[in-house]
Amino acid sequence: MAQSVGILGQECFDLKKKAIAHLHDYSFMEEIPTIDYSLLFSKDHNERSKSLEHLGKACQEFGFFYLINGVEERVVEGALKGISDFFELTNQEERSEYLKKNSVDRIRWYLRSDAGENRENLKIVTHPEYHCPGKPDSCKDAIGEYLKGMHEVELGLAKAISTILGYEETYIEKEFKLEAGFDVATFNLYPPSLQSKGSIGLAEHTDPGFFVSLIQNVNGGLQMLSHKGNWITVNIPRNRIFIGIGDHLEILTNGKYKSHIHQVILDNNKVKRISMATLHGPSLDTFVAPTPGFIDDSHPPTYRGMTYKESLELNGFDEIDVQSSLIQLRMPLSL
Ligand SMILES: O=C(O)CCC(=O)C(=O)O
Ligand SMILES: [Fe+2]
Repeated sequence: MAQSVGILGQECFDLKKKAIAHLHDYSFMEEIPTIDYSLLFSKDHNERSKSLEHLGKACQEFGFFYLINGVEERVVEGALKGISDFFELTNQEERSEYLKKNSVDRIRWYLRSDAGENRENLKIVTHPEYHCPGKPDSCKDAIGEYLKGMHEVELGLAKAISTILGYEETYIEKEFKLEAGFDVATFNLYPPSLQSKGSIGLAEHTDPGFFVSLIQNVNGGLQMLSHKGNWITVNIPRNRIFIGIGDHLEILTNGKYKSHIHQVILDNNKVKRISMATLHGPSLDTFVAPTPGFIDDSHPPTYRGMTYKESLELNGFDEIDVQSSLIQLRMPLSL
């Protein structure tokens, strides 16, 4: 016989059911904000300050956003075609020419198919010098044009974010020495040609640097862990670029802005997805530590300082691997 759970008991039961459902309910989403890049530099003072305020909220309350009017759609489409051509118009033997050779590789490729990662990945250093495979012909120019546009956007966002944080426009540009900033673009193909072993395309991680920009050919796959603790699927609307705060802006702002954990989930090998994430970083010799302006009695420094190069190599990786060391840079909690 079914037992009555009573009013309170029923409420508890319903809440628990709801909580369990949330764990798997990706439709329970917070909406990712959109920032209009052109308005950040509007001549209309009101319009400009409103959009700067909106960007400040996106950085502090989300840590990631979609950017519109940053790089022309034609240029983004061209870059995605260039990446697709790279994976389609070369064979695996040609691509394996870029397997790890030494710690100063400027182009590096790998193919992984295991429980923790399922992707084919090519990394290229794109700034201060631009490196790109010469084959196929279509690749280098198309991706170069996109990266050139993105570098302008990087300098623009540095100005806008410096202003929001209460500093002069050139603050971040100078602190991170962006003129010689170390940028790495990573081309991803999911699932890899070996097909995936499990559902993880790329395991949970954060990205080092000032910020990461991302474009993709199909929606679905990339999920961000929101400040509320929900996984949000990144469905980039047409004509937008996804931007996420990187570890080193988190360090510089002593945790005011946060670099968010993300992962890539695969759809049973059914959908082929291409993405390009570009990690825009400080110059390798920049010493990054929390800025004194973000430190006071109630906000002691939460991270130790280190050069960008040292932080990229902290866990035994090479510069080009652009692996996070944020956890290791966090100060132990003082009791
Ligand atoms: O492919 C994606 O959507 C994300 C890639 C990524 O997070 C990375 O390369 O760091
Ligand atoms: Fe990432």
